[in-house]
Formats: sequence, C-alpha cells, structure tokens
Amino acid sequence: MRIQDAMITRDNAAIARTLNEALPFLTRYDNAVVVIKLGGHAMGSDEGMASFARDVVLMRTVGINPVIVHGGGPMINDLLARLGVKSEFVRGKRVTDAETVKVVEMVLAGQVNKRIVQAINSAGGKAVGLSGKDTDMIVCDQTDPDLGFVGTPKEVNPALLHSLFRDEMIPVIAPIGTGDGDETFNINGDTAAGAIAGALKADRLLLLTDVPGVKDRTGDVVTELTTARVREMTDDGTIAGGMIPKTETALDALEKGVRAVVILDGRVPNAVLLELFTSHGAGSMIRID
Ligand SMILES: Nc1ncnc2c1ncn2[C@@H]1O[C@H](COP(=O)(O)OP(=O)(O)O)[C@@H](O)[C@H]1O
Ligand SMILES: CC(=O)N[C@@H](CCC(=O)OP(=O)(O)O)C(=O)O
Repeated sequence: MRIQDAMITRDNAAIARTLNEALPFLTRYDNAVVVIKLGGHAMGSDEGMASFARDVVLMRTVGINPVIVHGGGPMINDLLARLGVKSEFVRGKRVTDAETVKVVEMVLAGQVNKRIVQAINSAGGKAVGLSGKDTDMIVCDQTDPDLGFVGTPKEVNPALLHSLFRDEMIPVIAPIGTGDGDETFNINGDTAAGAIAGALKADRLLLLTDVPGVKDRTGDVVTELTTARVREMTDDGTIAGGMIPKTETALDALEKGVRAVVILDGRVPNAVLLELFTSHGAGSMIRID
C-alpha cells in the first residue's frame, strides 16, 4: 500500500469512528430545541465566528432548532470608554443609567446582532436578528433600583420562535427587553438566554464563555454538577463574578423545565458540536439533583 493510501485509510477509519459516535446523538436531538448563549468573550476573531456559524448551520441541517442569544459586554465597554462614560458591575450586572441603556441597545441589537446574523447567513443558514422587544418577546421588571435600567424577565412570549422553527430559520436574539410601559431594559445575556430556554422548555441550554467550565477551588473543571453543588460553590465564593449570572441562570432554567445546562469554552473550535455529538461532551453539565 502506498503511504498516501495508508493515510487515507487511517483518516477514513477516524471519520467512521466519529460518525459512529455521533449517530445516536443525531437521532436523540432530532427536532430538539437547543438555546446557545454566545458571550462577548467567546466571540473572538472573524474566523472563530465563521466556525461557530458553520456549527449552527450544521445543527439546523440535522434537524435541531438552534436559538442564539448573545452578549457583547466587551463591545459595550469599548464604546462606553470611547464616549467617556464610566461603567461598573455589581454581581456580574452592569449598572445601567438612561444614557448607558441607549449605548447598550445600539451595540447589542445593532452591531453584535448583525455580525452573528451575517456570519450564519454566509455559512448557508437563514438567520433572523431580533431583540427581546420584538413581539414583546421578553417583558421585564426592574431588577433593582440601584442597577438602573437592568431588567429581570417576568414574561417570555416564544410564539414567534416557533413560527421561525417551522420555516427552518435561526433566531439570533439580543438581550434587550421591554417594560410594562415603554422602558428599555438591559438584560444580562445569560439571564435572557435562560428565560428563553425556560419558555421553550429547551432540551439543552449551552452557555459559551471564555473558560473551560465551572472550576472548583483548586482550578479543576467540574464536569458534572448538581444544583446543590452549585449553591454550595456560590455560598463559599468559589463561583464569583461573571460566573454568578451563568449558574443562577442554569438553576432557574432547570427549574422551568430545561433538561440540562452546559457551561463551556466557546473559543474551542467546534465546541458546540463536541458537546452535542460526542459521548464525553465538553465543559460543565448542570442537571437537577
Ligand atoms: N468558579 C469559577 N469557574 C470558572 N470561572 C469563574 C468562576 N468564578 C468566576 N469565574 C469567572 O467568570 C468568567 C466568565 O464570566 P464572563 O466574563 O461574564 O463571561 P462571558 O463574557 O462569556 O459571559 C470567567 O472568565 C472567570 O473569570
Ligand atoms: C445587565 C447586564 O450586565 N447586561 C450585559 C449585557 C451584555 C452581556 O451580557 O454580555 P456578555 O455575555 O458578553 O457578558 C451588559 O451590559 O454587559
């Protein structure tokens, strides 16, 4: 056998093994709803975005209904800094005054949302850019007067998303909500993703971030977490900062009927596919005890 033929045979064997491993998952996820939160830190380069978009289109092609809810904190920070507006976070949430909320909406629903929509459409998908304001999809209460225009979703109307699924479209949602009046609320991206996943009773909520998962005190990633363990790790301060809205979201989403939540590193190429279609998965999976 020529060296080249031997290499092809080896490659084919690896491909066959991968497909073999993926097949049971392909059946399991047929028509499943998978909500993916793409954090600002996980968005990275254009190449990374293109690879993420290809994965999302592949999910759609094999019959999954993906929903993308995105963040964009670092992009908001950039513009606020250029405008000379100071910004601070309390327990992972941005204190948002009237001026800041305008910048937040512009960056998230304009710049970041359209970048993701364009990447998915370039990869051959049919992405539709939305925010929680469209069809009153996310109606909020004010989270805490000290945080200003930060919203906590109190009502999620997912009807539009079901229509989009029927037409094999991929919703891409900016975490901006409306109030009972005509207020605009800034919603933490994780919180918005959890609220949408809960309303859809999603099969999976994937929170893509810039760490490999939830780390314990020694810095090791915990691959399987119960809700009780998450509470313990929050109480003793092991879970802190930006990880708090993620784990709070996970607990809330599980309570609303989401089957499992996974926190994983969005910077790893094909992170979403590895999580969904391999037996070892990726990141930290949180399930109800
Ligand atoms: N126990 C923990 N395990 C992993 N990350 C943690 C933990 N506690 C705090 N963090 C911090 O949470 C960050 C993720 O939150 P954040 O920066 O808001 O992400 P994103 O922008 O992706 O939403 C990590 O980069 C890490 O610094
Ligand atoms: C209330 C609140 O904190 N909203 C976030 C919304 C964006 C976000 O969540 O972005 P990441 O996912 O990239 O962190 C903010 O203003 O930064």
